[in-house]
Amino acid sequence: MSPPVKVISHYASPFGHRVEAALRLKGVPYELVQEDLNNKSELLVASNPVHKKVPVLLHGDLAVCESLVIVQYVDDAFDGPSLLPADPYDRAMARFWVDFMENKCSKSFWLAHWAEGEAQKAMVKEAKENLTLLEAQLDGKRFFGGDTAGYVDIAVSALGPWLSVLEEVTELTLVDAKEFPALCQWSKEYSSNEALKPCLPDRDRLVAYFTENKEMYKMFAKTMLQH
Ligand SMILES: N[C@@H](CCC(=O)N[C@@H](CS)C(=O)NCC(=O)O)C(=O)O
Repeated sequence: MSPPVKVISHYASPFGHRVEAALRLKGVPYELVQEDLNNKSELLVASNPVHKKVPVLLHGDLAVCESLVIVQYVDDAFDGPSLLPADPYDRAMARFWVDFMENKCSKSFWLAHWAEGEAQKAMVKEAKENLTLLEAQLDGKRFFGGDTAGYVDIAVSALGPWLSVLEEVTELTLVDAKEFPALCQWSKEYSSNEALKPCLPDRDRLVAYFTENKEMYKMFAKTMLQH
C-alpha cells in the first residue's frame, strides 16, 4: 500500500492549487492541511526549511517542496494518466512553456494588477504580449495538453480561477473574450473539468482574501518593481 499523501497549502494559493490539481488528475487521494501563513506551523517549517512556503507534499516520510517540482514528482511517483507528454520533444516543449509562465509571464500578469500609474501601463502591455503567446499555444485545442489537462494547464492554472478574481478586485480586465478567445474558452474548460472541480478555490473566499490584502499586494508590487 502506498504511504499516505498530505498537502500543506493555503486556500488562496495558486501554487497550492497546482499540487491538488496534479493529484486529482492522477486520481491520488490526499489529505489537505490548511496552513495559517501568519503563524506558520512547525510541520511547514520542518518540511520546507529552505523557503518555509506552501505548498509542501508529504508522501509518507518524504517531503517535496516547490509546486512545479511537486507536480513532476506526482507524475513520476503515482500511477494514473501521465501529466507530461510521452514524446521527448513534446515533453521539452511542455517544460519550455511552463518555464515561460513561471519566469516571464507570471510577473507581468501579477504586476499588471497590483502596480500603479505608468508602471502599471507598462506591465499591462507586457502581460498582454505574453498572454498572446500563450493564446497561440492553444491553437484550437481544449487544453494546452491537448484533449486533457496536463502539466502546462496545471502550471498556468492561475489564469483560470485566480485571474477573474484579480480582475474583479483590481477592476482591471486583462483577458477579455474578444482579444483572448482561446484563453477564455480554456478557463471555462479548466473550471468545468470534473476531476478538478473539487479542488477549485471558493470564489467568494478568494475575492474576500484579495480585497482584504489589497494594500499588502500593492506594496509587494512596488518592491518588485524596484528590483
Ligand atoms: N515558487 C513557490 C512559491 C510558493 C509561494 O510563494 N507560496 C506562498 C503562498 S502563495 C507562501 O507560502 N508564502 C508565505 C511566505 O512567503 O512567507 C512554489 O511554486 O511553490
